Amino acid sequence: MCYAICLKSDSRATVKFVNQLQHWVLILSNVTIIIILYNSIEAHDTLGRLGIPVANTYGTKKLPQAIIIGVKKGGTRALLEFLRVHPDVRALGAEPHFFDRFYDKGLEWYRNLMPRTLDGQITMEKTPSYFVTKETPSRLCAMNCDTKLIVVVRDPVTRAVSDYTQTLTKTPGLPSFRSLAFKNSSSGAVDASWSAVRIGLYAQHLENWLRHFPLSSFLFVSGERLVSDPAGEVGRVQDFLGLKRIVGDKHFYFNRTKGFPCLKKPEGSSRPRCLGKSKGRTHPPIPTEVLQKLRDFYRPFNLRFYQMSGQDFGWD
Ligand SMILES: Nc1ncnc2c1ncn2[C@@H]1O[C@H](COP(=O)(O)OS(=O)(=O)O)[C@@H](OP(=O)(O)O)[C@H]1O
Repeated sequence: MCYAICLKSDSRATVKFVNQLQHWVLILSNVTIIIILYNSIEAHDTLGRLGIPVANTYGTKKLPQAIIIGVKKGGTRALLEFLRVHPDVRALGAEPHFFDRFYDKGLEWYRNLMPRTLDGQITMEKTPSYFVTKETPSRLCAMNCDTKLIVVVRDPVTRAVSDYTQTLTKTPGLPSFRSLAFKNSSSGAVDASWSAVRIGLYAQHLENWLRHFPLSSFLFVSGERLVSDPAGEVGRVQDFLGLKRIVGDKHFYFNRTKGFPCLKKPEGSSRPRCLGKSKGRTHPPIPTEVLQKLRDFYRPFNLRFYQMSGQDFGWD
């Protein structure tokens, strides 16, 4: 049996659709699917992975030279999408989770996931959980200790609420933020084993990374400034990556409905684009005294992180 599917664009929907084919091909192993794609490097690569012959192969797949390693809910998707506007950046759309979940699959598997790049282009990926996974620094250094590491950091209190909001969306009936954040209501001690709290202990995670990488390998991006001044933060990232400052003010506009900066004309599209509904969710109200206790808890860790990174992020 033979199916022909024609896809016309390099849109995210197309890429997502073709990625889904991985599952279908496993189920329909006796079915041949022919896909005609126009202008879709990522989808093209996925077909290659599936063993479906594809004629056009421009560039080569390289291991990433730069990775956005964290932090979860920091603004990592926004940063990656903004960087993708740059003609010399090619990035994997999905999070590969190679160093934390799929390390056993080996470096060739990882390299194969990457988009093809031409000389002078940078290969990138983002997996925010890398920053808090103990094994990741040594594994990443074993791949290449010169990899450039980008960490988008956000006020750990807001980050924790954002993290909680995401879990709440997936798990209605989740206990309250207060009951998860504190060990028990009488002691009021913060439960640092709850992942939403633990991830915000940036100084501790960075300490683990500094055993394997020098501080100069890192760029810390302010999640707050990525919203208030996206061109400024993306400018710093372009400098860090040794790229010409191409992505700038003219690429962004502030979308009042979304409440966030959006791209005027992203890659492969002629229309403006904001991030999806899962980015920029409304947070549930959290009692002020709960937030204050968390702020007090994080203060020494934040100060230590400012000292280690040499940057004051202004959280209080
Ligand atoms: N331009 C733009 N548009 C939408 N959202 C933006 C943008 N810039 C930063 N952010 C903030 O990104 C937060 C989600 O962070 P991540 O993309 O790192 O989340 S994830 O870890 O990949 O799930 C997301 O968190 P929430 O607001 O809590 O949903 C946003 O605050």
